[in-house]
Amino acid sequence: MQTAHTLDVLRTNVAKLRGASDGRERARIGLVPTMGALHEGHLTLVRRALEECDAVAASIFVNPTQFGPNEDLDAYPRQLAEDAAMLEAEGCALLWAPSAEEMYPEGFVTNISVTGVSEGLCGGSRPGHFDGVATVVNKLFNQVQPDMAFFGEKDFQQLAVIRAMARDLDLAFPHVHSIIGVPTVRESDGLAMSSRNRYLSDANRAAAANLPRAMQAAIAQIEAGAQIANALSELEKALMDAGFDKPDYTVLADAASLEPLERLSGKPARLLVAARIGGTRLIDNMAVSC
Ligand SMILES: Nc1ncnc2c1ncn2[C@@H]1O[C@H](COP(=O)(O)OP(=O)(O)OP(=O)(O)O)[C@@H](O)[C@H]1O
Ligand SMILES: CC(C)(CO)[C@@H](O)C(=O)[O-]
Ligand code: BAL
Repeated sequence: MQTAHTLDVLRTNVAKLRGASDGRERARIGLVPTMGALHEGHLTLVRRALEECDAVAASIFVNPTQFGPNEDLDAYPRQLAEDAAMLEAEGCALLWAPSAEEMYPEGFVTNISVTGVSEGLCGGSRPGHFDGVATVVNKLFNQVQPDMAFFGEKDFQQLAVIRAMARDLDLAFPHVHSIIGVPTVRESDGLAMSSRNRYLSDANRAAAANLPRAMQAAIAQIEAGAQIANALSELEKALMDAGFDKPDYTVLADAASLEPLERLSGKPARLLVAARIGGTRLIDNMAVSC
């Protein structure tokens, strides 16, 4: 695996990768953007990319512009050597790990802001977050020029924002279908894997498994015809009983527009939750049958 820390080295390596695939004219490159501190969720994205493409490039960049002033930018785990070894073992061909100065040189003045799907949910509780995500992902797409890009459904709203951005800006590679959403990978007790799970104390880690459990209970109620408002307020209560703070949100939303729903509409729906336990903000989402 080649590692690039500068754009020049990245471009040279991308060009080499494109020319080098079993006599094919042009290798298909899959991009897996991450912030590092890799776990099985990330590695599942890499494996999926390897199935769909000839070569995989992963990026590791803890993007400062998507963190709010009181968020965990400084505390966010950084372990580049360990991550690189994991990616290499999976068969990743290229690691793009720029510095903040390489990504945002002096004089950087551009911002990409997606409206609609970025509003509410995490966009409501993390102002500016999705501008930071959309801008850096657009840069990553331009830098690597992948044929496909792979994102986790764990960050469901992020996936919707990136799809909207790619569609609206006519990015060179995608049809929206070139942005692949990969189902959430979970721990054995159901907790969605996340780099931030490592912030949890043992007691809070055990209690955190109540998040997916309580969501499943709410979904069972909703699918059985319960009032959505009642099911959501029971979900909130179950989380607070388990030691979570009052959740940032518990929302049943249309799975495409992310507009909140007061009743099932026959279209795909999603239950989305963000809640803190012991200062760690966890998010999760699950499909609801309509
Ligand atoms: N459990 C998971 N299952 C599938 N994809 C995941 C999972 N966790 C993260 N991803 C995906 O990996 C990519 C990189 O995410 P990121 O590096 O932020 O990891 P993370 O574990 O979500 O970290 P954080 O705790 O900061 O949210 C994103 O597309 C994200 O949706
Ligand atoms: C997509 C992303 C790599 C952009 O910084 C980040 O938001 C993440 O890891 O999900
Ligand atoms: N996994 C999404 C990146 C973030 O929380 O900033």
